[in-house]
Amino acid sequence: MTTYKYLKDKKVGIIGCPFSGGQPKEGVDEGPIKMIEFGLIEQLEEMGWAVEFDGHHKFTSLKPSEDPNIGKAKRPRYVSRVTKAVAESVESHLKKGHLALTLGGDHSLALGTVSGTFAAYPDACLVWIDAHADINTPESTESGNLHGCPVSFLLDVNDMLISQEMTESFSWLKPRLRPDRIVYIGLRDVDPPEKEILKKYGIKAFSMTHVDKYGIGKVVEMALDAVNPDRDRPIHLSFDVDALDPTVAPSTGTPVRGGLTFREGHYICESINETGLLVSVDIMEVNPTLEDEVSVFETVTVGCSLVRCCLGETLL
Ligand SMILES: NC(=[NH2+])NCCC[C@H](N)C(=O)O
Ligand SMILES: [Mn+2]
Ligand SMILES: [Mn+2]
Repeated sequence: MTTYKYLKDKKVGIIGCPFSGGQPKEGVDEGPIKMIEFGLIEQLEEMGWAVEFDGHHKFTSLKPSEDPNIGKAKRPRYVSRVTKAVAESVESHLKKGHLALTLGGDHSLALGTVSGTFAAYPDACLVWIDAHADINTPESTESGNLHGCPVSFLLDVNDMLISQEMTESFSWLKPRLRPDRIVYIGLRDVDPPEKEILKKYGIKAFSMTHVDKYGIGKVVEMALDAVNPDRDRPIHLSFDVDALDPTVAPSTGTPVRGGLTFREGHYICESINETGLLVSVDIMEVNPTLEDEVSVFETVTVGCSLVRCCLGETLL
């Protein structure tokens, strides 16, 4: 049984975020709704967690005329408003000593979740599980989708190329993430400018090639050694389900072949739980309107089982 260094009691606050504004495909807003409908709360209660869930966040979108692009970035003010509210929810759960569990929704929500975590725990580290690095800047992004950009906004560096107008739109956001406190696992679709950014700031990243070469056990150990060498910092785990192979999690907006197996994904969650340092978890990019019924069921259920492993479910 895991003992949790930073939690007051075995209590988890669930932040449901039906939000799709960081990318163009509708339906990802239904991810959190389906995960709750599937019985996630009851599953966690059965595991001995007290669950605090006050219903899903209600986000009202802006008229397109009120929210023109900034550079290439789409819906920046809407994303800002939503992620500010999410940051406040995460921070308040963490400050009560709860674990914060955020269900997305698209990955731009991490602007909120990671901000909230670092507001409550400035010494935290971030473990980002994804096929993508999501570290485009509003200038480097090809797609203009902010779910491909959150990490660049969060980084605490003094030369990140983010325009004045964008900085003002996100005036609430304090970049608190040091480049040596984030590590990636699962990467396999990284844009050329993102590769430059990773190199420039020396950000540790384990691609699927590393998973092939070393195996997932060693990769998780090396990842934690990089951001949490003494195993004493609080951990925020941001899990984009597209890190998993599309055969495992097909219903997601930007699937990429060659991903983590079912067990590799779960192993990451199990071993992060084992540290006892987990304070905040995101499960992002479940889109229950994509692919067929079986795919949707598989994706929603795998989202729920990743959560359970993060919260201490073991095989034996
Ligand atoms: N959270 C995600 N699924 N992100 C996909 C990002 C894809 C691409 N790199 C972009 O910036 O548009
Ligand atoms: Mn992704
Ligand atoms: Mn992502």
